[in-house]
Amino acid sequence: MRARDGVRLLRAELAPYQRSLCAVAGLALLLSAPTALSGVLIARALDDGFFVRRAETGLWWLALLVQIQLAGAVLTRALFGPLARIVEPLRDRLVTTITAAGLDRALAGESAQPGAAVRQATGETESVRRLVATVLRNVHTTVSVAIGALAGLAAVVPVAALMLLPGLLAAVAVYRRLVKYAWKWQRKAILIEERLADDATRVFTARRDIVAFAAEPTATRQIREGVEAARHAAVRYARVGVLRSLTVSLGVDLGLLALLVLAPVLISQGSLSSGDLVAAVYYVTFGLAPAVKFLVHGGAGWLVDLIGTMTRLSEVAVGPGNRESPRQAGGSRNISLRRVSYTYSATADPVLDDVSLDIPYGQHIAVVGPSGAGKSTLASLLCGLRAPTAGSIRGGRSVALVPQEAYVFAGTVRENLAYLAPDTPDSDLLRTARLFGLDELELDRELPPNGAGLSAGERQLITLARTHLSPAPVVILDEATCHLDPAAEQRAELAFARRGGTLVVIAHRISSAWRAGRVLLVDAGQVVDGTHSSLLAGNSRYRELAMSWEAEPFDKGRTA
Ligand SMILES: Nc1ncnc2c1ncn2[C@@H]1O[C@H](COP(=O)(O)OP(=O)(O)OP(=O)(O)O)[C@@H](O)[C@H]1O
Repeated sequence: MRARDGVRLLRAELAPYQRSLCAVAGLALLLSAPTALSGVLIARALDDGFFVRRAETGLWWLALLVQIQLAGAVLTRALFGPLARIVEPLRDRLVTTITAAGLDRALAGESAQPGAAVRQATGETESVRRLVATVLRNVHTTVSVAIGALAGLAAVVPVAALMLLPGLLAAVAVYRRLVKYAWKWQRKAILIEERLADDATRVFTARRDIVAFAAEPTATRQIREGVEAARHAAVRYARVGVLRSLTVSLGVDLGLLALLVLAPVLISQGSLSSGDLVAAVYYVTFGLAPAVKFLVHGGAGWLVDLIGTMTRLSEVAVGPGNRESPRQAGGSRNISLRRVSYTYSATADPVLDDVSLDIPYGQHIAVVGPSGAGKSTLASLLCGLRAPTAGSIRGGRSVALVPQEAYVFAGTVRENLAYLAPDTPDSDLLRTARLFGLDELELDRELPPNGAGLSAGERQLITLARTHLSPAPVVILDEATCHLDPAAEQRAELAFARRGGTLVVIAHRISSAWRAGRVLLVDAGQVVDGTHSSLLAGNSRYRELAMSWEAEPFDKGRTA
């Protein structure tokens, strides 16, 4: 995530408006003339008019000054045409790019919440429109006024220009450092806010499950940590404001003070007239000071905001033409772990230690291992419930994890089955219910909270059928069939294997490993990859495990 990407996107989006941008720049140069001339006219009005008691001459110069200021106001009005031609189409172009990229990701199954991402991004696009308009308008005014003031100072009072130069150069040096600092914290603040918005959306949509699994404290802690992180980033960003005030003092006030202190000497030596001194003060207070203030106060903030927002959009707006599409890449539903470690606390040994593996879309995998080896930890990493403490995991979005504790909520059987796919017709609900042996349950039957009155096995079957109906491309069954007899477990696993997509079964019987095309043995922080027969032949730990599990007397129907 680099500022360069944001600047590149901004340049690309502004490229079609070069003519309008040239018009804005040309107007800035033209508008510097009234500022440059104003100081000259003030000096003349004073030195040739009022200070030598020739009021008429003084008034004549002042009348010229008024005319020049009026001409400047007319020129300023001309700015709004080219500005409107830039900012309005810019917003429309950005919204189109971002929505197209969001749809592309959603179609590729890469984004779990494409709507939220696009909503957030279109909000940021509106900020870009406002920021570009503000920055262009203010940069335009500041640049024209600063050029005019510097040109006027150098021409009329070169000695004052020399006194102001060191302070201005110091201000620019401090300003550069401030921009880097502000940039860092502004980026952090944006990312933290986005993560917070995501977390809040996820918690809100999953509130039923959160209550059912008594996970309110975890959800509350997660949101509270996000809010605290956002507050911290905002405070650090705000501190830059204090440093900016210092820069203004350095940049302008010190130079002006030096000029005023030395003015009596310069005037008595004849190297400065009283009118020139007033003109110099005019150039500084109406030209340079506002320019420096804009740069370090509003300008720096707006520029940092604009580049920060564009950098964020450059990540969201990467469209099919600019990146390898997930479909070209073999589908983002592939999951890959690279050097992944997971530790529950700083003092505990890692449950998983430097594990790398690939799970291509469509595989049927059994995960086996002794109790406490880390199978459930692996499952929660695969579905993104936990983040690795080291290494990285790619893919694995839209994963349905079915835990051991079945969750049946108060409502009809229909509502329970269709919870993850609300538009499913009754005929499909019934067909899927039959796959799991739930023929007896009527769709209209009202179930009490937690499925009271149903057996533990029936509750698991309802949860399994609900997941089977969901659109999730990857399903992880974490001992989700532990209350089923071996035959019902086989029927459920086969139903999932035939459903398509990836199936990962955290096994509690050896039969799950027989049925799977691939077996992952989790042991002592490592994952050994193989098949039931290869591990049986070559891994003593797996042999021990297989022997300790009871062999079930039923058909070993395998799936590839
Ligand atoms: N929330 C937690 N905090 C601290 N340690 C944990 C936590 N959850 C699991 N552990 C520890 O991590 C290790 C792996 O646990 P995990 O549940 O992943 O193993 P498992 O192979 O699924 O075990 P089982 O087969 O008994 O379900 C265990 O030593 C466990 O005690």
